Parts: sequence; structure tokens; C-alpha cells
Amino acid sequence: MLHWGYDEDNGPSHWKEVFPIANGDRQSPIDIRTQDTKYDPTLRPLRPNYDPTSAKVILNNGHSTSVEFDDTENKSVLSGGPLIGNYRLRQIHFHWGPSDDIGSEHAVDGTKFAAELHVVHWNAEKYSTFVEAARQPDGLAVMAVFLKVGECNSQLKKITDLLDVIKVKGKQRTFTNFDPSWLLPHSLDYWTYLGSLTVPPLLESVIWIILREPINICSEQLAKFRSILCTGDGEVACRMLKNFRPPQPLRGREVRRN
Ligand SMILES: NS(=O)(=O)c1nnc(N(Cc2cn(-c3ccccc3)nn2)Cc2cn([C@@H]3O[C@H](CO)[C@@H](O)[C@H](O)[C@H]3O)nn2)s1
Ligand SMILES: [Zn+2]
Repeated sequence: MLHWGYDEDNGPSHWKEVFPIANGDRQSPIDIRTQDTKYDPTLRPLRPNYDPTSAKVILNNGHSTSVEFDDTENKSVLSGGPLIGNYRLRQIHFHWGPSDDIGSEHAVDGTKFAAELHVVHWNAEKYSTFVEAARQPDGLAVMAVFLKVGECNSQLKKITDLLDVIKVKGKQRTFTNFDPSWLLPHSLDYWTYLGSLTVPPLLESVIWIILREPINICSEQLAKFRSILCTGDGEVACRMLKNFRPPQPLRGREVRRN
């Protein structure tokens, strides 16, 4: 298989050929059956505490567009919720689809949203690097926010307005004074379950925290995501029309809610 992607010949159905953990028993994303979620009174409120100056660059890594943060110290952390201690903010990125009716990775009672924001953190209290944490069952915490088609999102505009500058794979641009909290909905109520990265190497190291309230995005902003390229300079251009992995088997896992 050539490099992994989301096309017919290198997409999610092929990933197991190179990453056998794709058939593991704590893979992500999942379809959240709300009737089967279990209220857990021990779950605490989520406490995001981000410093906007820790935002560094906006990047096209060929699979998504991300904002990378300075994670050399505990400047921006997530605590509370199901987490023990502080998880350090590493990056945010998005998943979307070829049309406004699909694009999210997680689903709720079989319903998908237009897109999904992931806020990626790592357990810097227990592990010394992100990559080491990515290999541990409690190494990563990813907060997911659903994006619902509606009014344009003024905070998201700060990102979508720059996408034409980082159109090709590998391009990045200075991007600071940005706080991911500005993208969060009013309610921080959530579902949580144990899962994996949804991109190769699909490591089973993620504590997933899915916010129950979506934020809005308009069609024009979604179209801008679809205009960036999964190819670099000099390659035959391929537009990043979709970058979501479909829901994976629950394998008996419990989904809790606060
Ligand atoms: N939807 S999600 O599960 O929340 C995520 N989607 N993208 C994410 N990134 C952060 C990240 C880095 N790594 C990682 C893991 C092990 C070794 C090195 C890096 N995992 N997540 C963006 C991202 C992913 N990667 C992966 O880096 C690997 C090593 O360079 C490379 O072999 C893979 O092809 C590439 O996917 N780099 N940056 S988390
Ligand atoms: Zn993601």
C-alpha cells in the first residue's frame, strides 16, 4: 500500500494491512448509542485552561489542517472530566467530508455531523514526550466537538481564512494568539470512553471526551476545508475532500456521561 490516506486504494479499509491494530478492541471513532451511555456521578467538570500565546503555527500535514501549540511546558492544559492530573495541549485539527451531511468521525445514534474538531492533549505528568505518551493506555486525551451546518463561525474564520495560504501539503504559517476555548460550545457536558487515534498509527492510547453540544460552521467555511490539498508542490494535485475514519466496533466498551 502506498502512503495511507482516504482514497479507495489507501483509505481506512486498507489501513489494517500496515497497522494491524486497526482491528483492535479499543479503536476509534465509534457511533455513540445514547440509550446505552451510563451516567457516572464520579465524573468531574471539564477544566480547559489554555494560554493563547502557546499557539505557534497553522499547518497542512497532508491529512488535515492543524494548529500546533508549544507543549514544552504546562502553559495550556486540560484537567477534570475523567482525567487524572493535567494533560498538556499539543494541537487541534479537523475532520470533514465531501458534502455537508457527512464529515464527522464519531456519530450519535447513527447521525453524523458536517465536521469534527479534535483538541489533542498528552499526559506530560507521567511521560516525557508526546510520542512516548502516544504508546500508553492513558497517554493521550482528545476532546472532540461536533460542527453542525448553520451560521458562519467567527472564531473558525481565523483558521478558514488562512487555508489558501497553506494550500499544499507541508505548508505552515505562523499562527498565534489563539485559544481553542474560543471554539467550545456553551455547555461542556460530555460523553467519555477509551479508544485510539483515528489516524495511523491508530495507537490505543486515547481517553476520548466528546462534547454533547455542537458548534456551528457554515457551508462556505466547509468548502474552504475541502479546497486544501493532500499533495505537495510538484505532485499531481489532490483535494482533501474527506479525512474521516468510519465508526469502529465498540467491542463491549462502556460510554459514560457526566
Ligand atoms: N484524529 S486523532 O486521533 O485525534 C489525531 N489525528 N492526528 C493527530 N496528530 C498528532 C499525532 C502524532 N502522532 C504520532 C504517533 C506516533 C508517532 C509519531 C506521531 N499521533 N498523533 C497529527 C499527526 C499524526 N501523525 C502521525 O505521525 C506518524 C509519525 O510521524 C506518521 O507515521 C503517521 O503517518 C502520522 O499520522 N503525525 N502528526 S492525532
Ligand atoms: Zn482527529
